Amino acid sequence: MRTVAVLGGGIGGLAASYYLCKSPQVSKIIVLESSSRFGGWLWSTRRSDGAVFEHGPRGIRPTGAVGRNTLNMVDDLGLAGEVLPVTYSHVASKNRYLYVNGQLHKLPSGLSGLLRTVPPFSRPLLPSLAMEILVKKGRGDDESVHSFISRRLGKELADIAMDSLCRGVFAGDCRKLSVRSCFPFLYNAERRGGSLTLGLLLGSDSTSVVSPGRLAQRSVKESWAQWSLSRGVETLPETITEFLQQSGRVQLHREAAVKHITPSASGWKITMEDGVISADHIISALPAKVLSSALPSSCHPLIQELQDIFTATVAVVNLEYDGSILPVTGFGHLIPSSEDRGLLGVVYDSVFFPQHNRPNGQTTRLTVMMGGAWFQEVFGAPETVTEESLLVKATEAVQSHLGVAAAPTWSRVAVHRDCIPQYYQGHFQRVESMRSFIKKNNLSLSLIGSSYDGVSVNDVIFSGRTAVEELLGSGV
Ligand SMILES: Cc1cc2nc3c(=O)[nH]c(=O)nc-3n(C[C@H](O)[C@H](O)[C@H](O)COP(=O)(O)OP(=O)(O)OC[C@H]3O[C@@H](n4cnc5c(N)ncnc54)[C@H](O)[C@@H]3O)c2cc1C
Ligand SMILES: C=CC1=C(C)c2cc3[nH]c(cc4nc(cc5[nH]c(cc1n2)c(C)c5CCC(=O)O)C(CCC(=O)O)=C4C)c(C)c3C=C
Repeated sequence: MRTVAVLGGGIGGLAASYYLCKSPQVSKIIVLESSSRFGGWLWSTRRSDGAVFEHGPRGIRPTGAVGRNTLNMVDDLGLAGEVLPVTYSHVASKNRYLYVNGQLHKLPSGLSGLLRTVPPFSRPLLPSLAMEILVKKGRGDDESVHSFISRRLGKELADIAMDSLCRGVFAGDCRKLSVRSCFPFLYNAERRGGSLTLGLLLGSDSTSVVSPGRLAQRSVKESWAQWSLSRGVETLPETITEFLQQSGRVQLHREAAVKHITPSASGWKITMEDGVISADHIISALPAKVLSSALPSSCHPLIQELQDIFTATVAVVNLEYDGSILPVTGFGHLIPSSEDRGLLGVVYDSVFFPQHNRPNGQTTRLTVMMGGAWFQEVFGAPETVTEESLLVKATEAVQSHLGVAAAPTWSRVAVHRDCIPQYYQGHFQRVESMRSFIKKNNLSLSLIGSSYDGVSVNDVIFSGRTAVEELLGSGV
């Protein structure tokens, strides 16, 4: 393989380039990124006084093959000393809240919490979990998250808990999202054990083995629930970029928006605003719709499938307050769509990563997330919404949900357009059909990134690794 073009310089494209760089089989790697920076949604503001604010992801899980894989990469890049772990015993891991009926409710934990009736739920959760074993296995090959949870655990858990969880991971509507694609461990547990309880007890049948390196072993020994980096999550794409620059085999292009890609006798011709390049293989880490509009009409069924992967827009409002102003401590609170369609939830950043607070004086950092699948309905077209109106809505939410009357001393509003793909029912079939079209037509093209096989940072990095292994026919 001579030249591989990686389209999109988010964490997916950078991770793929990192794995390509590990192999001597590729002589040239060209990364094309449309914006002026690499990293995509991994975006941190480092203020001059030392405070760090995340505008995208803030917590990465260390668990599972994909979690271990990311930690191995972090260790290899020399970032182990910058990792900020949050353990399972930390208050941010133990205390999770929902805002329902105008009140904050701590989610029940431990056996006693499951035995009692804990609001906002009208019944103890343990009997629902126990009865779940008796519920018949679903027959279809996919189902909405809401229908799956209603069927197995009851409508109340689907309406409140799962609705909120889907808003806090996909900024999406659990009535449309696919259980098979969004929560594969739940879908597989039912398939394997006939019930979630038995299936989860039987464990995963995953054949994907990633051996834990030193950092991943440390994460198990110290019981990490999630982690970040001392200079913010954006340190990860920055460090991969430095690694790629030092390799001498990677050309990194910023402000290089891909306009068209056309198959040619030797591979691909890639057209940008101000130039054309050739490559033997393309790894696309572009959002699905962007790739769709760059493909030639000869790729018709693929163009349509890519076009049909919807995305949601999220408004992210970072707030800083003087003093310790929270009435509760925990990871934050999520808000079900029945309570407020526009407000997704509030993250209590200063609880789990106090290291990101400014060093002098006590402060509280919060992030209010809004919109998602309900953005257009509640706020109108993203380009018409003003930052002031979003800031007002966010500070009002902090005031009414958390009783904080003070005004924030610092704030930052960002509207992340089309930032999170929505895996609707049937997503797995769409992805299978796209990949079989590519194979049947001998297109030298790999699809990676959040549009296809998982939206977490870990999933996206792993998708880059898998594509490189498939391309080179070997482990990396
Ligand atoms: C608000 C928010 C909070 C999140 N929180 C978490 C979290 O806590 N934990 C977690 O694990 N995950 C979280 N995620 C999810 C995760 O951050 C993303 O799914 C992941 O970063 C997506 O990476 P990607 O490389 O696939 O896509 P992107 O980051 O979208 O990268 C695609 C890149 O392609 C570029 N591009 C677009 N068009 C073109 C073009 N024509 N030519 C060239 N380049 C182009 C873009 O500029 C971008 O850099 C969060 C996401 C958001 C938005
Ligand atoms: C755009 C999508 C996301 C929104 C909106 C969002 C809001 C949100 N998140 C938390 C708290 C946490 N989220 C965590 C993980 C996580 N969040 C998203 C995306 C959005 N979050 C993703 C894709 C992930 C990764 C999930 C995975 O499978 O790894 C975490 C860390 C992990 C954990 O402990 O669950 C926290 C904490 C809140 C409170 C919130 C409010 C709207």
